Amino acid sequence: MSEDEKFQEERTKLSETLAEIRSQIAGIGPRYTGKDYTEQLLDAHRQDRKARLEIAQREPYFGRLDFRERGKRAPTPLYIGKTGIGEEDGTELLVVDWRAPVSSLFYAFAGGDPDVSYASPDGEVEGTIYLKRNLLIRQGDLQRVVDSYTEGSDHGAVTDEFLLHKLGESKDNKLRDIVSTIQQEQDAIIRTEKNKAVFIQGVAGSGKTTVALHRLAYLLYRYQDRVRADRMMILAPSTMFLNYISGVLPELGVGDINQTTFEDWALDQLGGDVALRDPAEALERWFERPVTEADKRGAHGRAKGDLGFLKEIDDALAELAANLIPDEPFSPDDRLSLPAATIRGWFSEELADDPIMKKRERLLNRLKRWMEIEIGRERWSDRAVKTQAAAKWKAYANKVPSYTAASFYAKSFPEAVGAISAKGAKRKLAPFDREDLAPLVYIHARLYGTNTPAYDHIVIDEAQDYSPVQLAVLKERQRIASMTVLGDLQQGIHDYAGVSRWSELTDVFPEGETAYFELDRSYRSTMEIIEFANRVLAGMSGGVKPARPVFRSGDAVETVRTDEAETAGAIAATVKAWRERPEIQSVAVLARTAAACERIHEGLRRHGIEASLLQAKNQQYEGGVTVVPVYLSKGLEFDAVLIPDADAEQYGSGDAKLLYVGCTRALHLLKLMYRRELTGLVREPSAEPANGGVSDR
Ligand SMILES: Nc1ncnc2c1ncn2[C@@H]1O[C@H](COP(=O)(O)OP(=O)(O)OP(=O)(O)O)[C@@H](O)[C@H]1O
Repeated sequence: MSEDEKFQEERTKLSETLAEIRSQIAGIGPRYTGKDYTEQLLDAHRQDRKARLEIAQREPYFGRLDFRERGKRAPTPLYIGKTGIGEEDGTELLVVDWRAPVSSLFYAFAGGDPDVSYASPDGEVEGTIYLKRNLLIRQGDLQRVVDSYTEGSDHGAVTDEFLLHKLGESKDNKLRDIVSTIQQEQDAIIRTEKNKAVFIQGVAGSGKTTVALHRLAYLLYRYQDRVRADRMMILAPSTMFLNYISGVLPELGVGDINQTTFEDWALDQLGGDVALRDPAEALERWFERPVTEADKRGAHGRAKGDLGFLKEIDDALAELAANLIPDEPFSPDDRLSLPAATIRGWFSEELADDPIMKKRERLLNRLKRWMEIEIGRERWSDRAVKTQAAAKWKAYANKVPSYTAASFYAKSFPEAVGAISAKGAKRKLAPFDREDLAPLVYIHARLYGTNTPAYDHIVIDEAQDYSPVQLAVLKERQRIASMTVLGDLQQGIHDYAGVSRWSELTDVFPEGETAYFELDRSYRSTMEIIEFANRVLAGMSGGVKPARPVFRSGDAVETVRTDEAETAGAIAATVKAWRERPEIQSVAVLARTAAACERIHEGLRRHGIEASLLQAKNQQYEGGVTVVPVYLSKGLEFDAVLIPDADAEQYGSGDAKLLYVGCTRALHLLKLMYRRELTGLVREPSAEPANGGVSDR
């Protein structure tokens, strides 16, 4: 079949499919506005379907797989799209959902032996592939048809042609879905069974975030009866990042998933009991000056994140529970007394499973009831007796200490909290650090319990910055461990709190409950950029894994020396030149410090370039030209990246990870400027190695 005939065949098929979709949308009709509950539920389903059909109308499918099941006479063409579409009368499946078992063949088959099999709910299905075709459809219009496999031929490399086409596109301020080009190693992660804590170590740009979001969509499809979107949670490093990824799930037809940062989640759990020190301050404190290895080791966040700390907390809580009840009887009246031993018995045995402060409350209520019953029985109806008894009860209650998570933490671990300022007679708790939050949530759960339902699935992005305690606290909120935990140790720049080996986090789970994957292929950047970034890491000790580029070549990475006086002009000239290139939509200038960013932002303005300035306090990423401290750029990507201060004095031997993060934000263009001496981190490979190791799993 000629290319033209192929195109024509697909165009006809597309018009038929679009006509069917349009007719189904028209058949759904307007919203139900009545009060009947059953009708409301049915209508919600109909509207949900309508929304999915409307998305499908733009791009009903992206792939075609001709597959002949063993025992059948002819192959069936399967069109694979973001949502499954059946004919209205239910006779034929027009489009197969990308998450359906059979679709795994489309992603897993990269040429070679066409006799394949896939796991269906009814067992293994065997058969033969005759054709694998990629189709690019935009707004209902067929634009490209690329065969990556036809019967008898094997030109696997063509698959890459379609992928390259996708990767070569420019990016705006939002991450996108990748359903049409999910790669085999990514598909394996997406389809991992639900009841596992899946750990993904992936180099920058390997698609970790994207894969995790697709996995959520997969789990919702595959385990429809067991998981619900509103019981899933995504934890991302910042609200800016949440905004950046916000387009992917709706595009995959998924809504209602809780998306938050660990800080906000923890503060919500603590119910307003805790004030947090401005995280912007903490970030600036850490990143705005050179950090020594001793700083990293000694950072208080490390100790607070260690599982041993939970043991200390458990001991302190056990002591609290053991000594909560005062060693004295409760005597509401001279004639009435309840021995301390009886009260202790009530507290520790009868209400054993409750959180400590709930037990306290129930115990005091029980004492009150006991007192009232006893007084009633003896007919001491005298008002004075009752008033005095109530006062005695109150006095007793005051001797049974009551704590919030914060006050208990501060009392038990004053050295961890640091500054507790005394204000008059009342001690006031100073704001807490981010690292205090997980211990506080842990304590709160033991004092007061939790009132959120268990999570069906939790995604943790940038997990290398999490501590074992944070993970343990999240794990407690699940009945069965089901998580996607992703990160890159090579980008672990928050050394004051994160982990240096994945085993620190996997150890939180019992053996057999985790799965571990590594992604070493980077899809974001050109070969030139990846090779350059690999060099930055090459000097680090430990199991550094260089990224493998996809064969996508672009401009060479530039390192340019500028004079102090001409730097602002040079930055502006570069940005201007890049903006004139039609394929460059987003440009970032990534400086080492927030103060430098402010100066650069001002310099760009003077040169007539509109740019937005991202700071720890102002995190709204809009696309276009952005000036942002490199430590805040993690997770984001830009068509072109300029690092304006790649001097040896800015990036010392301990800053390899930070510079690596900066370089790997670029898709197509990367340039480094310096004034005196270029940082040793990017010298030719033969140069002496730098310090600051990354350890392997
Ligand atoms: N299979 C794929 N097909 C097309 N594009 C892909 C694929 N996998 C990843 N990408 C693209 O590569 C880029 C990087 O993806 P993503 O941000 O998810 O990576 P990451 O591993 O989380 O990166 P980082 O660690 O740097 O934050 C995105 O633009 C994404 O769309």
